Amino acid sequence: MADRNFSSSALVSTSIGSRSVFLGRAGHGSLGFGFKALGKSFGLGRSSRRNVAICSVGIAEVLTDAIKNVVLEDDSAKQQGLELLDSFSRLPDTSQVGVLGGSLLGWIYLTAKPGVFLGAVDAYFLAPVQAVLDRALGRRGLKRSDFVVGQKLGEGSFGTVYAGAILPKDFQQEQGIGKRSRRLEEYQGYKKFQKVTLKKVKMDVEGALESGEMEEWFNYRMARAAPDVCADFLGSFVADSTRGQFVEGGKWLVWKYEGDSTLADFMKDRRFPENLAEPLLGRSREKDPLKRKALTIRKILREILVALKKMHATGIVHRDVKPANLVVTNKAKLKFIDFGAATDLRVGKNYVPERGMLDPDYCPPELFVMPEETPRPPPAPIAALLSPILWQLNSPDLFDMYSVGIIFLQMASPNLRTPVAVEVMKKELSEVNFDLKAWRKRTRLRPNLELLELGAGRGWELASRLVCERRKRLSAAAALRHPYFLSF
Ligand SMILES: Nc1ncnc2c1ncn2[C@@H]1O[C@H](COP(=O)(O)OP(=O)(O)OP(=O)(O)O)[C@@H](O)[C@H]1O
Repeated sequence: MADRNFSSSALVSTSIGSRSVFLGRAGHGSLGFGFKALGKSFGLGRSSRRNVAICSVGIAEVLTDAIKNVVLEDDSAKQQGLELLDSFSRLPDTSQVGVLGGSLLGWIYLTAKPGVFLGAVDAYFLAPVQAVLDRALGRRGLKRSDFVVGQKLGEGSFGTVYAGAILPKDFQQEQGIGKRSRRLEEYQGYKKFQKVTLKKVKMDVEGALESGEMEEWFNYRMARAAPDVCADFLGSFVADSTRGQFVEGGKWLVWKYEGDSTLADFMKDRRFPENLAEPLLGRSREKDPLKRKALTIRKILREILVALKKMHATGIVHRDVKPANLVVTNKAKLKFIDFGAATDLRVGKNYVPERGMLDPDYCPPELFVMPEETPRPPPAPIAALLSPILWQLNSPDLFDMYSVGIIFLQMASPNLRTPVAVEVMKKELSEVNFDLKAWRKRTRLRPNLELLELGAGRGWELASRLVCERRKRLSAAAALRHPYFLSF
């Protein structure tokens, strides 16, 4: 019955401007036939194919009406759209199948991980819009005199990090007392200044400047792709003169102040994970101390995985996942910092095949995100076009997942938190081919893993799917679907 509808020859004449475009049921009918044939090539049954065909005729009619009435204001564009649809409906059925199949496959490829299509939108549209918006909001064009540096928060190999504040405009001229710069507390009303976190890139360490440049690029990229999972980046500046902590020519990166403790700081405390139970769980009704600890760890792990899932979905592998690179904000949210070693495999940014620049304690056994023979990336647009193939073949995101597994084990067992224990564990794991179950039987470290045994040992099962050889490892999305997140 439906098939017969397609052969109806009633033509609809649409007058647009001075020209007429004919588009009729016959045209829609053959479009329906095209979809039917496409359905057949995808192995759909007879009735499903008929439904596909009916739908496609409906879609074509709606589309034509939309073009005619709503979507296109401009008459000439409207006409072109209708002509395109008309010429398509006049194509032989086999060509229609080819065009539809090709478009569908193209669309699947362009939207497959890490997302060539979204990458192009990001690079050619969102990035320039972000630059314009940031300039309007005063986030670009920052300068030394905008800031006052306070206490030191931490130090890594490539940078020293301080708490600080943005000086209100009327204070920016009165910079120093004699040769030294004013301390924050010496400004009147300093408590009301907007607090920031400042990172001074080490000028005398090889690779630090490059790492700083990368960190800046990745912070802008993350601010567009997944702003909620990384510290809120305000921009960068180069110091124009030497005063206090500022050294002329030195590069600084600035974030909104969200907290001064990392997960590493909380884990160093003997009360971990209880010290995070209240901020993370609130006034949970769970009174059993063991279960409360287990729930806290599960919440932390879920936050890390959700953040990584978002990061990986946009083609970024962090490559330095460790407790010291997860800030616990004042609102008890975990956010990633330190993107100096990150790599964007959508465009090949910061991907240097022969260089692994990683923390040995958390780095997976394979050491590299891609096999070592992967060549240097071609220019960004070509790298972007090839990225879905490389991603499918190599699953570079699994690199970060090993580090998550080590953090998970350390959170569960206090005697795996010391640097010595991590080193011993790494050596022992390599002796059993990174089989966590085999390691547990042999290890001298006597880890107390009772928190992972709750809920029929699902936590332990998940840990052994993270700390393992790459081909057995779970992605962030798969780990989040693990039954561990449903148990107890
Ligand atoms: N946005 C931030 N908020 C709070 N603390 C921060 C922030 N950024 C950095 N820190 C603190 O400074 C320390 C060093 O920062 P970071 O890891 O970025 O430096 P790095 O030199 O790149 O380190 P690495 O040696 O790990 O590469 C962090 O471990 C953390 O304690």
